[in-house]
Amino acid sequence: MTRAISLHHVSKSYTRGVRVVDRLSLDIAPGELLVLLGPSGCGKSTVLRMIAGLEEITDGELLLDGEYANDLPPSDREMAMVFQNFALYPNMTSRGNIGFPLRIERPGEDPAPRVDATARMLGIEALLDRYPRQLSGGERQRVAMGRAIVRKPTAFLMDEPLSNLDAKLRNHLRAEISTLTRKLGVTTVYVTHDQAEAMSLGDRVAVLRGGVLQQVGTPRSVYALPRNVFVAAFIGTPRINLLRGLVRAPLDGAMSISLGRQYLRLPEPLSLDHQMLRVQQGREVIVGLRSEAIRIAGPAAARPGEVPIGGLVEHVEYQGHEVLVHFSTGSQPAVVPDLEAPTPVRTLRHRREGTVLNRIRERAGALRGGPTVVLDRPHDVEPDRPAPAAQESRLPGDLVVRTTPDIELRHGMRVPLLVDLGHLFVFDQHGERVSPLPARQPDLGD
Ligand SMILES: Nc1ncnc2c1ncn2[C@@H]1O[C@H](COP(=O)(O)OP(=O)(O)OP(=O)(O)O)[C@@H](O)[C@H]1O
Repeated sequence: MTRAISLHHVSKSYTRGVRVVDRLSLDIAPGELLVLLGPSGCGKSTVLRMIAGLEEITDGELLLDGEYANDLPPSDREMAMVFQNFALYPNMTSRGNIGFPLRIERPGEDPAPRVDATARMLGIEALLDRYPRQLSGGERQRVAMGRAIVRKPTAFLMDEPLSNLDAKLRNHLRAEISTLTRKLGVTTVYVTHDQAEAMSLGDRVAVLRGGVLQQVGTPRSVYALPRNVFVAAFIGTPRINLLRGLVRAPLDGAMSISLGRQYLRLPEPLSLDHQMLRVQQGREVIVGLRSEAIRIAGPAAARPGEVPIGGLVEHVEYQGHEVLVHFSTGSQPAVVPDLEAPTPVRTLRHRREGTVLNRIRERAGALRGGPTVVLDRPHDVEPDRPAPAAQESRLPGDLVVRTTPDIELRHGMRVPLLVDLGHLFVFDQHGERVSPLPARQPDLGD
């Protein structure tokens, strides 16, 4: 049996007045693998522990197969947890560790047949008589998985189970977990701060920030249509280019978005998404360009929907199969400081005049003790004016472009670029996506 898990407006406060999880609502279907993704401290583990019954729910409801379960003891939930640190008993062999939950649950029964079957499924028969200290990290995690599986739980709750392993093993075990949970058809909630892991594993990914759900959807949909600038910046490698822009929509001329010294002229006839940008006229926005939206080529090579800009090569990152080129285009990077920082939500929120990004900026200022980008300046401010953000940005340049290793580029070269406006994201001062239109559904064929 596998479970439907529903959270309805679930909140958690450890300290009065501070919600580390804030009115979270999520419906996880039976057999689904849902990944909870977010930066450190955003409340992922707390959510998992509330589902497991290891943490009390401060507010809201947890439903298991539609039944109210806030007060159900952990053992009655029949869920298995797998942790980052494996949590094996050091004085027991793998056989003892895997069989342990069975010996507790059914003291009179011989656990051996189920332990053997589980070990076969995981390919660890040869490890059954070894102690944890005689196992590698990956082997230990397989044994821990075995211990989770052997009880035939109704759900798996996995808390960064692979983060103690090296990259190669992580990839390998990630594939194993994916295959295994699908084969067993058991509802799985998987916590990670690694977006690549989330994207490759999840049927759906739920992105959390400061205890608040930002977006939930298939990996493809959250990548293709991030709801806000935080999700856009958190998902995707290399990280999306986020630049400060200014919408120019003269009544008698072409619409464009200024990016410091350069501008993107929106092609006519304007698409519906671009038409709707008219309401942002004169306002500062955040332009999001993933690296696949930009290519190195001159204006003559432009395809419909592509517009030219120029870039100065600042840094070339050779990665073997591809090269990441950092360009200076004379624009100002927009900073999303919450990406790595914990931001518990205050329930007694002091709602001041101003935007979300304003608040982000303030927090970042407090965290870093330095200046941060001004994202909601008055309308009449010239966008070309140098801003403090430029000094803050640690990476050279303001635009990262992915290209093939056969193109020879050196620091200081001026290079023509084409921007595909079909892949343009625009976020408003609150960090919400305004283009493509917020109501747009992904048309991805999935
Ligand atoms: N027992 C506790 N008492 C008080 N505060 C806690 C407790 N457990 C967690 N917190 C706080 O709650 C917030 C969320 O913690 P949680 O462990 O859920 O985050 P996380 O997203 O899983 O982080 P990480 O990825 O670093 O494990 C953090 O600010 C943390 O300090």
